[in-house]
Amino acid sequence: MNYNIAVIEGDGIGPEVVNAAIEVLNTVGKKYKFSFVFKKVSAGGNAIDRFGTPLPKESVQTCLESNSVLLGAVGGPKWDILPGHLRPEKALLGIRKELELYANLRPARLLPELKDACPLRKEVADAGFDMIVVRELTGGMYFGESGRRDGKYGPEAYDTECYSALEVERIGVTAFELARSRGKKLISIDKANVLESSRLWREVMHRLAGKYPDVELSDMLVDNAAMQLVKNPKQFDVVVTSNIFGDILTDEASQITGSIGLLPSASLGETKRGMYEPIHGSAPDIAGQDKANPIATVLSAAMMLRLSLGQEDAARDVEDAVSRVLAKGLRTADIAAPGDDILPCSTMTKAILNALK
Ligand SMILES: NC(=O)C1=CN([C@@H]2O[C@H](COP(=O)(O)OP(=O)(O)OC[C@H]3O[C@@H](n4cnc5c(N)ncnc54)[C@H](O)[C@@H]3O)[C@@H](O)[C@H]2O)C=CC1
Ligand SMILES: CC(C)CC(=O)C(=O)O
Ligand SMILES: [Mg+2]
Repeated sequence: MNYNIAVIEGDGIGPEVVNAAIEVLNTVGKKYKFSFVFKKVSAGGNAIDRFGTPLPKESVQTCLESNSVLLGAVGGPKWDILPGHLRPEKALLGIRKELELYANLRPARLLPELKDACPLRKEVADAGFDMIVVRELTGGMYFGESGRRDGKYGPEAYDTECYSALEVERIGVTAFELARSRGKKLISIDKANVLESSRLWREVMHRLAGKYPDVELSDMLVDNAAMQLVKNPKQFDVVVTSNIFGDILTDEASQITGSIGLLPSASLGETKRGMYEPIHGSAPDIAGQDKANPIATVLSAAMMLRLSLGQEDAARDVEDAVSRVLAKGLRTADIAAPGDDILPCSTMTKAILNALK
């Protein structure tokens, strides 16, 4: 079996962490007798520099022709002065939309090996948690009408949150199905006490609940959810929420697992093709210094093996290799405790490769 993977290294630490994931995929492929052809395509800040546009058409085409897409991260201060439609982040939003990847799965689990890296109270960390956020990815505020205009008090700017019942329903089905396969508990997070779009969200989720009598659905307002996440993360199993709320809450969820450098994600639509990327950004503050934690991207590659390529054994092997490396006490800077030796990204990657063989 040979898989075609489109690779968007992106900007900042993107190339460093993607390189780690490619090495891991090649190694696990050899072990399980499949192989990869990686086709690098340009998107984000580097595409602006080279082609004058964040998302060249050819890049989208290569992604559409691939079995899946592996992405690092895009963006950085160099491009922050550009107008919204020319920013690197538009590439990410554009590719998600073009590939119709409306469901973003972001698992956040406190690995037993990393209890000490969890900033929460000891008894909360000891209790552990294992949740998965199902974030709507192609609608809501990031895709709503926006602009600038003259207002009553001079120039003003606006962004709008809009969801169709259909968009809510399809992400709801993803979440209910996932909840059915796990602990049969689904928490839908919204701001229905204020936002009309959240009230529609809630109506649709409750209508769907009728079709999933075995799944217990409850609602939670997003401000409370942000607080509950650090008070008692164990209460969450499957969570479903909008694009913007999911974006923000998963950065919070990542830090209670130890670091944003640990959390992977899968973006899926109706086909097997997915896009796999760490939840973090391009980390300009550590870019090019071999300091990044590659684990989020390596675990994203494991999600690709499982969800798009059907290679469950290989996926589990990669996840186990990461756990073994962490159990040995190997740490990049973001998860190191005072006094720990700090490994560069490349050394952490080698350790994972060795653990895989
Ligand atoms: N998926 C994507 O392409 C995303 C892109 N961005 C873009 O990235 C740029 C930087 O955004 P920030 O808000 O600084 O978020 P960020 O996630 O890039 O960084 C936040 C903090 O986490 C640290 N960090 C992130 N990933 C890490 C890793 N693998 N290992 C160790 N430490 C890590 C960074 O060093 C920084 O201190 C912006 O241009 C933003 O738009 C932000 C989020 C997602
Ligand atoms: C451009 C942003 C929407 C990227 C981001 O922060 C994310 O998807 O987590
Ligand atoms: Mg984000």
